[in-house]
Amino acid sequence: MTAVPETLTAHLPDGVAEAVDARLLVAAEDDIVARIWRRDDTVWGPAGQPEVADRLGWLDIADRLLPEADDLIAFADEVRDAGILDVVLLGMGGSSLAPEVLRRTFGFQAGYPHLHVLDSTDAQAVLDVEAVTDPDTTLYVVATKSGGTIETLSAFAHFHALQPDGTHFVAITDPGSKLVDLATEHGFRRTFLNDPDIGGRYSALSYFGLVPGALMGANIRGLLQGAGIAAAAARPIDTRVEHAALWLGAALGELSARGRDKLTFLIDEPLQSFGLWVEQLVAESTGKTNEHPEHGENAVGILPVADEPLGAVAGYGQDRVFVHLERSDGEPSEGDLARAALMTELAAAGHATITTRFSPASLAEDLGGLFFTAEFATAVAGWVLGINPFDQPNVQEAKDNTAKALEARTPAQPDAHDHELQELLAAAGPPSYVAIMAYVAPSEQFDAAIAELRAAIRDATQATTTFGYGPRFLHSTGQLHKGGPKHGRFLQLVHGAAAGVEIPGQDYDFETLKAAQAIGDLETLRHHGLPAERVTLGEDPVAAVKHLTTRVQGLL
Ligand SMILES: O=P(O)(O)OC[C@H]1O[C@](O)(CO)[C@@H](O)[C@@H]1O
Repeated sequence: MTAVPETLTAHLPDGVAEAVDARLLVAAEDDIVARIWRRDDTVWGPAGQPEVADRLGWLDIADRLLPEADDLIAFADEVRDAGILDVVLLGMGGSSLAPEVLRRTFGFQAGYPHLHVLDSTDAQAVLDVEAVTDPDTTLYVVATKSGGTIETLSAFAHFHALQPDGTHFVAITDPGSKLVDLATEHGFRRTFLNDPDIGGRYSALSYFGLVPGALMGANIRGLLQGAGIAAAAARPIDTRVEHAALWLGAALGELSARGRDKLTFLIDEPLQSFGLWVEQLVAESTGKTNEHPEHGENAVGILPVADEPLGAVAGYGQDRVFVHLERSDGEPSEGDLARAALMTELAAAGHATITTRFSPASLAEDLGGLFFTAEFATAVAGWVLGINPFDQPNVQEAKDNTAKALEARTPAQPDAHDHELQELLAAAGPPSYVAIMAYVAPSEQFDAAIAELRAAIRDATQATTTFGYGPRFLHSTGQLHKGGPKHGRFLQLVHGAAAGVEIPGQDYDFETLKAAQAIGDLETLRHHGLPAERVTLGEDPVAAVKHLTTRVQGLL
């Protein structure tokens, strides 16, 4: 049996280690690592399929952008000198999640602007940003690869009405997108043209992560250097056992093929928000349905599980894999100790556990390395699963249904009755999972209330639980919900925030858009034959979730 790479610690259930070994042999025979680096699209299917060969620019982006770090830092200094105190990033999915991780990981850097990330159409979320920023001292970063994402363009229209001076705007986009024209028309301070061969969820180390990172004063040089080191370690080498990213991708793919497809992240401080980013990477990349010429339709996918409260070992089903991003030094917090203890118990109970470490002393470098390693491992897992990890075919469906609901002003579906909620949740044990999706302004208090609801469902049913804010999750786990195995049971929570928060140029406001997104997604899920219920949250969404938790406890 081959060894686990030395940067990882792993315990795999019986039979899986052998399967990983066999997979690594095939990888060596088929020259997978070298072919990935040669950007050979046949690693993931027939030659010439869309969104593969032109989605591999992330492989060497860190090395290509390192020489530009000085320019990005000089740009950040120019912005500071112009008196900017706040930077508001407007973007979705791959265009917002890496900046959100940088914001939460590094926090406010003295002398630099505060970074805010708006990836919501909730009117309260928009108002929350407005309340803490002054347009005269704010720079708005409009980030969209395609240049056509409705949430991002709506937010741009809203904030441009508050601050019509184009020098308060920066664009990050692909060459030739609609945003390039908008930026020229409105005289943006600068437009960063990203490498178009990089998809959203693989773009953390491109301008999409680096520009906001530089603006908030994060150590972007460290990020790039760390990613460069990880990329060098992922180049083709003779001893395949030391290729951590290959091993990880092979292991996750093989575990998933054996029913251990709930990739549960336990992440130590201060990297906890990494879960948000990796969730999109893994879910949108792997949750796919294949049309196989001989075997017909086959849905595969690895469900990433972030921020689930810790439970007792008995509360976890045999469909889990646990990955711990563990702090290697410094004073461990109570949470860090609890995660380490749980990992030991889980391994002893025969669960699949994998641990990798980071150091607060080299946080930027380690985070850069984690971004790259996760990307490479996901690409490898895509190869193991036999899917294209770079497209997102099912996201469009929900967008189309949103457009229809918006056009027709479709009314919301009725709320779930007790028996419907019970039916949804009581049968949620493995291999099912419960996805909670809340269309509400993000807040720590709401997160805490949701954690209790998740624990209540998991502890009563052994079901894996996930949580996403709408519409953010539509660009993340939304793909896997519809494209992956039909194991999801969906609980949609919708909060009606303030009406009248306008989107200039449109005949609908933010709340109407958000409502249409919720309606469109519920319809799409039901259209796929997936169980999905809706609950409207009353005026106080935190109190409403607490009440729902009590209600659910009574039903299970
Ligand atoms: O950067 P864009 O083009 O606005 O896209 C945002 C997100 O929307 C998606 O295309 C689809 O949900 C994601 O893959 C992407 O990260």
